[in-house]
Amino acid sequence: KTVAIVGCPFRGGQAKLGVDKGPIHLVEAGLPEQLAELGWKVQFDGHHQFEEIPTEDDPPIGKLKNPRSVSRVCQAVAKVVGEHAKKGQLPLTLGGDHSLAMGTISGTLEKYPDACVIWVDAHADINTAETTDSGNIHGMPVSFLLGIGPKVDEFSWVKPVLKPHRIVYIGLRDVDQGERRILREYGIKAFSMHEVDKYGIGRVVEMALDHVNPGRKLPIHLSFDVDALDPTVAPSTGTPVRGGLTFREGHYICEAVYETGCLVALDIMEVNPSLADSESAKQTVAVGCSLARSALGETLL
Ligand SMILES: N[C@](CCCC[B-](O)(O)O)(CCN1CCCCC1)C(=O)O
Ligand SMILES: [Mn+2]
Ligand SMILES: [Mn+2]
Ligand SMILES: [Mn+2]
Repeated sequence: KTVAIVGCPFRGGQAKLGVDKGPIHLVEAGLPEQLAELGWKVQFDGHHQFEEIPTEDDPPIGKLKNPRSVSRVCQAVAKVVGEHAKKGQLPLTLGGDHSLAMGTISGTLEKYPDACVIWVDAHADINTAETTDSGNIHGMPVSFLLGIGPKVDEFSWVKPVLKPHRIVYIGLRDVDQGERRILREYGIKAFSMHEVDKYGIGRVVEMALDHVNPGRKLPIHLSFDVDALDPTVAPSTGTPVRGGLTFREGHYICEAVYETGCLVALDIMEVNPSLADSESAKQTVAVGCSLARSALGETLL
């Protein structure tokens, strides 16, 4: 089985410098070799070079920042991920900010229209053009994939291919008011850190899978934002929120998803190596690599 590494050095979905350096740090930490060690055939044709749209040519549309750049890059990513998936490979997208998931999940759903999405994150990333307060599109990808909220011409290429009952969240603890309304209105299942505390991660993952993939027959796209982990575990990320998943809880999710045998696509997002001291940056990169390994079959025994 081939894993195709899609390095996406992109930061346009948010304002902080450095998250575009995530992919190169993850690769230089040895992720391709680590996956080969696990028995994967690894395809990595170098990081994608996204030509920058100069800021003066990409003014906000409403509140949305860098809309043309985000749209163009995500469209390119959708194509690349879709191509790898159609070749029967497992696309592993390395971010880069989480707006990229508009592209990765569009690509996955082109090949696997009935795929379900497990979104591991401190945030719901489901703001619409109306509800967003920051205008940072990394807080919005899920709304575009569901086709909810006011239409934004720039993103008309994003088809509403994701259904509300086909996505489940684990790790939420910083959800905006508008997002809470949307989750309720569309009946979207979310296991926040409260449920993780209450039931334990084992039961939460089982309930999450039972919700989106009851017979474990549907393909799974796992989209992992490292800020789902507690900031003591993954400090070097753009929007850290205290009270997150432990190192083991994060890895358990990946191990359990791998065990289903249903994984068809994986995103490791929001590693920003330039946000902390080099020790913390290295720690965060190392966690990104180990999460990917766990989701791709690395076990403890
Ligand atoms: N919901 C936020 C954060 C999005 C994080 C994106 B991710 O998960 O990919 O990292 C936060 C909005 N706002 C920030 C200031 C305080 C009130 C909430 C937003 O900007 O929309
Ligand atoms: Mn996110
Ligand atoms: Mn997040
Ligand atoms: Mn983030």
